[in-house]
Amino acid sequence: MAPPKKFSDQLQAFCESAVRLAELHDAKAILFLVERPTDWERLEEAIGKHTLIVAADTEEELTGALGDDAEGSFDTIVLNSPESSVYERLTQALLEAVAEEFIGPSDAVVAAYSGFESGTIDSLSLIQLDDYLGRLTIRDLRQLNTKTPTETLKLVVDLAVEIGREGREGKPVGALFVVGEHRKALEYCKPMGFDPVKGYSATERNLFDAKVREGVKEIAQMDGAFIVSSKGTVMASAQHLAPPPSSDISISKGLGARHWAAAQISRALECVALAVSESNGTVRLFQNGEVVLRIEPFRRAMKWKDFETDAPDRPEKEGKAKEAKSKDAKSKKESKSAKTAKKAPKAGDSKESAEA
Ligand SMILES: Nc1ncnc2c1ncn2[C@@H]1O[C@H](COP(=O)(O)OP(=O)(O)OP(=O)(O)O)[C@@H](O)[C@H]1O
Repeated sequence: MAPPKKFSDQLQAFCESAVRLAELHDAKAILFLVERPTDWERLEEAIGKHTLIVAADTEEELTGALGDDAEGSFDTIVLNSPESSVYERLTQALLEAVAEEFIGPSDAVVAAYSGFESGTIDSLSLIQLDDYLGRLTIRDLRQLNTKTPTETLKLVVDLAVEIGREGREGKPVGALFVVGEHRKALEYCKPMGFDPVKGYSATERNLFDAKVREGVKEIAQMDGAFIVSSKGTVMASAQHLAPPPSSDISISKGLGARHWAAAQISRALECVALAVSESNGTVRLFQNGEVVLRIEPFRRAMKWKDFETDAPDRPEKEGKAKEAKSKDAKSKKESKSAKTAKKAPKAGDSKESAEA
């Protein structure tokens, strides 16, 4: 017979405090970041009517909570990120919870976790996801090593996310933005036809003006790339981008010509390229030929780049440590046995690379 699982008085007290906090702030869910199995039934009982999400690093730590014969009926998340700090694991758990639609991107969540003493729930946080996910994106943008001011990047990112989320008049719309090094970027451009921004003054083309952003959403329906200066001025639109091909780029197999163009221009120049996928609204930021940030079409929630990259098929690249890592991260994620009712759509699952 399996030994009885412990459920300490301290854990009971934290559950009661978490419930009080959740009630006080109308939190959508209580998230437990656990480091070992516990008495899941008692945990569920202690949380009462509130939505319970349990996240852990490994499946072993969730023993008894996964699979058809699970003891509880709550949502679970396997993180597979042993090297990460508590903050990073919490962040990942929240992003996964949003991606799996356990919670919404603007909900409040109470999180219980081991902040100080490993293996013991000793900390509670009240997290307003709306603010938190917004800060996350900004924090990540600041980490990008680029000459383009964060304000300009944020503006374009927000615009791209809106295009991906809203589309236009009920139809999905894709887009491609190149931000920074605009003079050199223009050398790789050819107008696809008529360029709607041509002939307007710089101020009439600046994205810091909300009217200009609305105009860009209209133009996005025409296809082609937008070239944006570091100051946020749209230098050209509806452009066919033909950057020099680069043999050392690897992006997910499902991504097509638009994403390859973004990857290649970001490899050739010191710019940031953003591709909005028409298929599912996902926004990808490319720098130096790689996806450095992926933003899902729900409000600003993003996924770390580790989940993004597919190893290329090219044999000469097999064995590179970096690719092995990303492959590993991907396969781990795919093998996770979280009890997920709904899955977030994954970009490009059904398409083949346009470079092939
Ligand atoms: N080099 C390019 N420059 C500008 N626009 C491009 C370029 N390549 C493709 N596009 C535009 O992207 C659109 C989608 O192309 P494609 O399906 O191959 O790309 P994708 O990367 O799979 O993007 P999506 O997920 O939006 O479909 C095309 O209609 C085309 O107008």
